[in-house]
Amino acid sequence: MTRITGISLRRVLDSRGNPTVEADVLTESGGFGRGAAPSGASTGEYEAIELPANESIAAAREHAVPRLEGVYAGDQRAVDNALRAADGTDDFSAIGANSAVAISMAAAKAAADVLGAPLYQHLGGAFRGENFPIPLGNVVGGGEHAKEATHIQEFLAAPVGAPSVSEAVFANAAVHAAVADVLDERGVPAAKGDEGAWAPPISDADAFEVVEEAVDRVEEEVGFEIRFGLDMAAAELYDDDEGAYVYGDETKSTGEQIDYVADLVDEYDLAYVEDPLDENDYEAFAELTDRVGDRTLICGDDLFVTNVERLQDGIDTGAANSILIKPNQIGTLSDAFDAVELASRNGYETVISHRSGETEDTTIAHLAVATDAGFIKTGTVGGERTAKLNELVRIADDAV
Ligand SMILES: O=C(O)[C@@H](CO)OP(=O)(O)O
Ligand SMILES: [Mg+2]
Repeated sequence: MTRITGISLRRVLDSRGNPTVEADVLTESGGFGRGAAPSGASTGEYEAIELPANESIAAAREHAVPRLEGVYAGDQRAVDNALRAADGTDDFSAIGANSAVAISMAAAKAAADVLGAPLYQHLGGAFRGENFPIPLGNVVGGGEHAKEATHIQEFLAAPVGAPSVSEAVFANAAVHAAVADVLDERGVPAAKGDEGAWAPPISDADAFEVVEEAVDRVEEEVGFEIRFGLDMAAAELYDDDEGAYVYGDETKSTGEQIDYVADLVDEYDLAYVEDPLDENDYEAFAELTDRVGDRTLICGDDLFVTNVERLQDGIDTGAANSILIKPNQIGTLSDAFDAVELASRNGYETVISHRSGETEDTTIAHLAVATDAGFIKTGTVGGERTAKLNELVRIADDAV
């Protein structure tokens, strides 16, 4: 029933206006699935390779499509193994992780279509658990996502006490709006960055004050606990030649960076800190985790790149206590599931994530529910972000 009979690939726009790959998968019994690849700006050094969309499409048409015809879309491992075999490299540099992930997601959706089950149900099965992820909402940001704004890439609202997905999603939107009010009161103009977060021309220290104030206001209004967290994307701040973290005119040694982050965790009761250190520095990650890992999540994004080998190194060295999961960082849904499984077995929290360049694709909302992830990071406002958040609300509505 789920035998793949056709795959089409095309270039579509992502949220930055760049071309990305969209895949359609058709099955024998008329099942249909569509997936589109997202794209990062602050990409990790060890990510699977994204090729220019037209090159990736040409290579996938030549090497992957013929191999996939006849494979059962319902057998996700078989689909993803065929993609790996067609590519023949470790990092999808032959057909591009963009075509690979688009096909992998489209095949899963085509199978769900044939089976008549929602995607989260097909991927997660009957025993997937009953939890829903807490959305981490980007409300202020800079770094590679907005020039002339904060050095820290993302300030993320974390509505940890929300009684439902829907209330959490609306709380994040309220924090986003409250940030605009606080900035306005301070006379600070703010454009938006790539993910829809405010990108004000203020110092990181001022941004902490603004976000704390906005979170407090909304917390009072909604009556449940809202904390906040960060994606420091520190690999982008780290200068190899200087061997230091560069914040404009200031630099911090690795030891100073660890002290800085540990102090921030305590001062602002941060719930979450992603990539606080360079992607090659497992040791420093381990030191920070040792210091504050009992009261906050230290999450590896560029550090782990959704890769089980890099995650295993982290587990062995005690680096971090959670992992960001981005299917396009590794190329297939099977690989992303493997990373989630290894993480969960070792007590690491999982955070399913969007990219800064996105499409209307909603697969990650389903993936987060299917894998029982503790968190999902997928922005706060903007169509390509609300596509996932609204899907999450619908899933929560449907699943109870
Ligand atoms: O660093 C990140 O976590 C992501 C998403 O927020 O950014 P990018 O997609 O640019 O890597
Ligand atoms: Mg990140």
